[in-house]
Amino acid sequence: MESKGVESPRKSSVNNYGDTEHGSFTRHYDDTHLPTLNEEESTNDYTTNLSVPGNSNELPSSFSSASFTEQQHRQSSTLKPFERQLSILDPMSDRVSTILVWENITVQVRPNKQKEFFQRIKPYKKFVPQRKCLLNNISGAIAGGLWAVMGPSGSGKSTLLNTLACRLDVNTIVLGEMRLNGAPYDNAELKRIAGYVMQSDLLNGSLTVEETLMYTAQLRLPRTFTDPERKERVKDVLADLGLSHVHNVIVGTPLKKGISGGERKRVCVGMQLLNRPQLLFLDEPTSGLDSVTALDLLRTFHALAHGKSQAKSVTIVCSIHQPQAKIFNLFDSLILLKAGHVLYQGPRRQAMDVYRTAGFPCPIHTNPADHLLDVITPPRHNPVLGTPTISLEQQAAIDEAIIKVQPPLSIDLSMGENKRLAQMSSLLHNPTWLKQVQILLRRTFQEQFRQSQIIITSLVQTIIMAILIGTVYLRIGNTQKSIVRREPALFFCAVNQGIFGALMVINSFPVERALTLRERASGTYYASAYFMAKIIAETLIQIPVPIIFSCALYFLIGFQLTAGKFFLFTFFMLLCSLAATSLALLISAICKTTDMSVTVLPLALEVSRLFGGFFLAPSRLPKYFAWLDALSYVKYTFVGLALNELQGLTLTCTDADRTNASCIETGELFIIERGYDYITIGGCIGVLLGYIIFCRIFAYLGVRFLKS
Ligand SMILES: Nc1ncnc2c1ncn2[C@@H]1O[C@H](COP(=O)(O)OP(=O)(O)OP(=O)(O)O)[C@@H](O)[C@H]1O
Repeated sequence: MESKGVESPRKSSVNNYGDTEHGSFTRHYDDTHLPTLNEEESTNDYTTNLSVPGNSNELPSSFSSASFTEQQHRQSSTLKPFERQLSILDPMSDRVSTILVWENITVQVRPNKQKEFFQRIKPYKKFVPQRKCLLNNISGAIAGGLWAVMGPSGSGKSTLLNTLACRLDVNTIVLGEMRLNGAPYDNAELKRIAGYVMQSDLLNGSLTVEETLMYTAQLRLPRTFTDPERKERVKDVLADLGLSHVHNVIVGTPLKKGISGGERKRVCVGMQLLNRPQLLFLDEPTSGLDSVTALDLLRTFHALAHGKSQAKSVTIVCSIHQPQAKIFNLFDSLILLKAGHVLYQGPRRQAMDVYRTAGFPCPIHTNPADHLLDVITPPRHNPVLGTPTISLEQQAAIDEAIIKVQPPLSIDLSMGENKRLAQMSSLLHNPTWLKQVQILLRRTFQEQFRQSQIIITSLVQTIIMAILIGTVYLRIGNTQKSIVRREPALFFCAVNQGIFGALMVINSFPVERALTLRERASGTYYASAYFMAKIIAETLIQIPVPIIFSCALYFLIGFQLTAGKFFLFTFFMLLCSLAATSLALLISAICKTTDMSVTVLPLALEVSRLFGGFFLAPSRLPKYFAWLDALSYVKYTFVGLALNELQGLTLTCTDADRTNASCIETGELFIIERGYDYITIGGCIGVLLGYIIFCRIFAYLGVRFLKS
């Protein structure tokens, strides 16, 4: 190579592998029928080109001049020429079922509203709205095979994946055109033919691998599938991903060990593969995995992308930071990003030609992926270690050189139109809403019963509390003194059942939030189906608690012994528990996180208790607090319980009571004295039912619309 003058200022950052590693390169390539490292590098004597300049800040004259690119082109014409290709596969062939094309895509983030407000009101500064640019006027296409989106940290890899998968945050703006098989597309259409695996593995820890895949199959496979067909599909996916041996092992939680990290990642991929997507996006699939597991996983992806498994071939796009050489060589094509710009796009093997032509051939024994990134990543200044630094201009010239040696990419937005018919025919209907509710209900029950110690503990606590309250007010009797003891006993029942119910569900939505948002984003089920299944399951699990509480407590205290009064008491306990649960569900749906929910819940419970009708009789409530009435489920439970217990109650009076003129002979008189007669028992039931419905509707709106 003639370009001796093009000295890379980066030798200090080049990694050299030892002989042993080099040997393993060759073996690996032999395994996968890919070219050997030596094949790729054999045309160049690059070692001479990578001598470190005397002054690391100086770039060779040929490099820093404006004529650099032309000179390089001339030099490169003596080398093996390369054509600009989009993919190693012929996009028009039947093997490629999906073509994704994007042109002049720019992604910007809207400024934070608060920040914008404060900037706008500064009188001395002219307000110029600033939008951070994440991707800058990029064009490209993805058509078949296994793709890597590489680049330094913060270069925009995840942003590109999210843009193509229509999964960007609401505060982002996308300009430009994106086409799927020649037609504009949206998230709803894409999620029916594409899968997306996020970086973090979010799964139900208490379900086994097979159960996890089976529930996903039930929710995502078209309604025309029979159960045996679904089982067959799950079996195929387990086999394709090498998960058959762990099919009945639980996924696991931080406290209960389950499958390994690599297997978790495979389960996440498997969930997306169940409906045989044509396109699969994977955000950093190897993060957190050891090198052997990561390589194993990528080999699986390679097999899937080349149709070597039982499934049809699927186009796979992975964002990946700095893969080891063996992994890098499994990729067919590459998109190299830096600061929101594409520096290279095309077949992986051609990337080395581009770099070589630009004057940066890959040194021997160097991981090509490391080399690609080393050249475009400016080394950080380190005064202690004396790391060589390159000026921003020099770095920009390097990037420009790499871009300029590539012929311009001509993008045809109509590419893949002929594949559209096949794509449409694969859009089958998912299970009905009712079926989704049924499946999610079964899943929720299975999860809950796997954590049965929580249910058992709450039942035991209920019995203990009922016995404690019952013993404190044991055999309450009919004397005048019993009146003042009846009120706190009834009030305490309302407060206790409310707190128990609320605490049981306060974690329900936040703990599953990330998982359900992800499942909904991939079109697994409707938010309403999830919400309905969740509240049915929570309610059914909760019903025994107030019933057990009432049975244990009612007879210990000795409230009026008639069947009607007992059942009404139990019914009020149930309504109270459901009302408090509804309030907690509303708070947990709106607050989004467990931390925030448990911070807000005590305030709501305290307000309900304070205005619960016991500390401040309803008749004496100041007018300006009247609106808080509506917030207190405790009040309607307490007043309802009091009316139920006091109506028809005959009280005994001693002579002393009569002498002091403090004798109340019937419960009705006491009701009037305390002002409980402002409402009827039916009224209390109606208000509590309204409260439950109101809170649940708003909780649903929170679950449905609060996504960030
Ligand atoms: N919603 C957002 N608001 C503001 N900045 C954002 C937003 N999303 C991404 N960014 C910024 O855009 C840049 C690109 O982010 P992105 O996550 O795409 O990078 P990446 O290449 O995937 O990085 P990494 O390899 O570290 O995961 C980063 O500087 C990031 O801070």
